[in-house]
This record gives sequence, C-alpha cells and structure tokens, in this order.
Amino acid sequence: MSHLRIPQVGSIVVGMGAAATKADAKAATEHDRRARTLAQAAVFSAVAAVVFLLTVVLLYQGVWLLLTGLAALVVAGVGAWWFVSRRGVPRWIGAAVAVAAPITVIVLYTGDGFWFDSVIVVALWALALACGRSALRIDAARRAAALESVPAPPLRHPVLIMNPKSGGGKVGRFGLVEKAGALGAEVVVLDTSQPQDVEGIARRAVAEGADLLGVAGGDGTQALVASVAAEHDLPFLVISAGTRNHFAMDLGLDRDDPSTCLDALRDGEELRIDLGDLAGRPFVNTASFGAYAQIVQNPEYRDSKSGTMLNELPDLLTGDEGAEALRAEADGDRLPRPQVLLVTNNPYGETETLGGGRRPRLDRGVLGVVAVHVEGSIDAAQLAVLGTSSRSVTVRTAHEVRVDAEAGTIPVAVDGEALNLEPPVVCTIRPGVLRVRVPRDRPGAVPEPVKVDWRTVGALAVGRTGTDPRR
Ligand SMILES: Nc1ncnc2c1ncn2[C@@H]1O[C@H](COP(=O)(O)OP(=O)(O)OP(=O)(O)O)[C@@H](O)[C@H]1O
Repeated sequence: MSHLRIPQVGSIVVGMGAAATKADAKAATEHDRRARTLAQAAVFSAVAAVVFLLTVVLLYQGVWLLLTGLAALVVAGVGAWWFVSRRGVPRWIGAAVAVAAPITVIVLYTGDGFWFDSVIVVALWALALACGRSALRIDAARRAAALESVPAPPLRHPVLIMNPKSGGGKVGRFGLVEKAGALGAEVVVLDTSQPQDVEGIARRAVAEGADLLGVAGGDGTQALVASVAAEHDLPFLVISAGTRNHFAMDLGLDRDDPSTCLDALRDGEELRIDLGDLAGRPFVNTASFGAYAQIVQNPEYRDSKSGTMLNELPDLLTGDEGAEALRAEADGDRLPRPQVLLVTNNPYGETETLGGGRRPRLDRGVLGVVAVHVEGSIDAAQLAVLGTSSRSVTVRTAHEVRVDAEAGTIPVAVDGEALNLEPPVVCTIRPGVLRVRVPRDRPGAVPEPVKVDWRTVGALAVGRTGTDPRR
C-alpha cells in the first residue's frame, strides 16, 4: 500500500511547532497545485474526447453510431437483470444477451471503420477519468486528514484482545503478542476453539483497571469492544489483523502491516468518531438488510458463494410482497420496498455506493443509506445507463432508519456477522462517542472516488477546492 502522507491542514494538531506548521502549509500548497494540474488535464481530455466524438459523428453523419452504443447498454442491462432474476433457460438467454450486446457493437464499429476513432475517444475519456480521479483523490485525502486529533495521554494499563485466527493468522505472522508486550500492553489471546464472550472479556479488563482497550481481529469483534470502550470513555486501539479491515482503512491505518498500529501505544494521537447502533448493538461499518443479508445466512454460502447467490437471487428480487419483503423508512421518509438496503456508520463518498467505497469521514454524526429497488427490465436498463442516478437507487443520509417486515425475524449482516432480529429494527448513530487512538505516523485515509464528479473536478481545475467534507 502506498503511504500518501497528507499535511493536516486546518486540523487541531497540538504540539506542533511553527516550523512544522510552515512545512505543512507548503506541502498543502504543493498538493493543491498537483490537484489543480490533474483536474485541468482531466477537463482538457474530456473536452477533447467530446469534440473528437462529435466531429467523427458529424463527418460520418452517423448519429446512429451513438444510438447503437446506447442501445447496447440498455440491452446489456436487461440481459444482466434476466441473468440475476430468472432461472434456467431465461437466465442463460439473459447472460448471452448481456455478453453479445457489447460484442455486437464492437463488431459493428470495426466493420464501419469506426474502430480507430473509437479507440481514440475511449483513450481520451479514460485519460480524463484517470486524471479526474487522481485530482479528487488528492483533494479528498487532504480533507480526510483534517479529522481533528488531539495528543494522546500516557497509558498505564492498555489491554489488547487478539484473535489468532483473524486474517488467516496475522497475529502470529506479525508477532503482535510479543510486540504489544514489549510496548507494555497486556494481551488476551482468544481461545477460538469455542465461542468467547469478547464483550465480557473487555468489561472485565475495564473492571481491572484497563485505561485503553484494543482489538487485533475482524470488524465484528472491533465493534463489540469499541462499544465497551465508548461506554467508559476509554480510548480504543484498532489493529488491522482482520481479513478486510474496512474500519482500519477508513481510519487511515496501515492494512498491510498490522504491527504498525501498535505504534499508537508509544506515539499516538486521538480521534473522536461515531458508532452506528442497530437495535442497541454497535456497528463500526455497515448493517445490511435484504438480499445480501438473506444469502449470507444460508449455511451453503460459505462453501459456494456464487452458487448460493445465483440460486437465491431470483426469489429475493422478484418474490414481491412475501412476509420477508422489507418496509423501510429513513427519518420518517418511506423508501420504495428495498431489495437491498445498506445502512452505514457515516456515508460513503458522495459518488460511491455499494461495496468497494470508503468513508471520507467518520465524525459527521449521520448514517449513510443506500437502498436498491429494481422492479423489472425497464428499471434494469435505466440502472445500466444512469447508474446510481437511476430511480432504482436511493442514496441519502439519515439519523434514524427503521426496517420492518411481516416475518418474525429479519436477517441482518452487521459488520460481516449474520444475525436474525425481531422487527422493527431501528438503526441510529451515536455521534462522537468513540475515542480512537491511532499512530501519529500513519498512511491516512485516502478515499478512492469510483465515479468522477465533474463539478468538483471543474472547481479544482480553476483553483477552487472541492466540497465541504462535513456536508
Ligand atoms: N468471539 C469469538 N470466539 C471464538 N472464536 C471467534 C470469535 N470471533 C471470531 N472467532 C473466530 O475467528 C475467526 C476469524 O474471525 P474474525 O472476524 O475476527 O476475522 P476475519 O474473518 O479474518 O476478518 P473479517 O471480519 O475482516 O472478515 C472466525 O472465523 C471465528 O472462527
């Protein structure tokens, strides 16, 4: 992982001398300059791509070329919908159509001598997106680094809970027990041969005088212990020893080498962030309802992820008003019966939605909400063309999300753990309740924009910085 170290502009970083502040200001100007240059390159390439495309279309008098491309996208979207929502022959017809549509367009363009022009347009557009993304990434990273931090007080009795199985054995591989011991921490290694009451272990540690709690393990375990730390206003240490480490990633920690997280014990600073709450249970990343949560409950899921998913999706996507159909409200507003509903501890980047995204901040005091409702082929086609702007997807923030169903229990996946809860299930946010102790020297949260927001790129190109990170 590359460590993009970003100066802390506008943040409360106590204990830095005037020289450091000056150096930071200089580095910040350098980042602004780089962001501006990249944004200008992005705008230039995008304009060039559009002008070139229009010129070719006018020269060839071939508006049909554009229409063919658009039609292929629509047909591919409908094919993909048939693939996930049908079984048997219709499913495979859908798959064939989804693959054949783009191939047909390529063959048509090639046969028409349009392929060379297409390559130029695609290359210019790809360059525009790459430059735009890099510009946004630098800008967003600078903002993410502006999470306010305060110096961390000295520790007397830090207690770390470590799961030797997490991340395929990272605790042993990185010598975390020995390294933590050398830094003066007490380590409790979980006995994974039987289920352990992690929350109980954390509570006992507090009763015995722990002045910091930490976890080397998956995000589900992080959430349970973080909640105990928050309850006692103790600092919490995240050690990125899980498999996915989404929480560590959004805190700007090093995910490649979990032992670097231990540096926070000797040279740390503190951030104050929010925790999600799902019917009284804390979550650090996401609570997921609907199709995904239902599929991961299936015992066959562990053995065959894609097989189970393909088998169950048709019923989940088209089995309309059954007892399991979700009714959901965000701050009192009805969400169209969601097939997939993701509630997140702070929203993912404005342009990011399901999966793969990052949260620019963890201290905004709001939940992120992404709800998907695809009614049929027309919605699927619209989704293929418009993406998250289509009517099938709702992306918003909320302070409370209420999920209900006729069924006796609702399957929920909370930070990757599968649960069944009695409806209604209410999600809220606990603003600023968690003190997180992080190493002062850390990679920093670097949000990856998956979609280029041209308004922000345009603003960066003319020397204005992007959107307010707290928005
Ligand atoms: N409370 C617990 N008691 C006993 N064993 C546990 C407990 N929590 C987790 N385990 C075991 O440890 C394994 C690893 O779990 P954990 O969620 O910590 O890490 P992971 O799955 O590698 O990370 P991620 O959550 O990022 O996928 C689990 O498969 C489970 O067998």
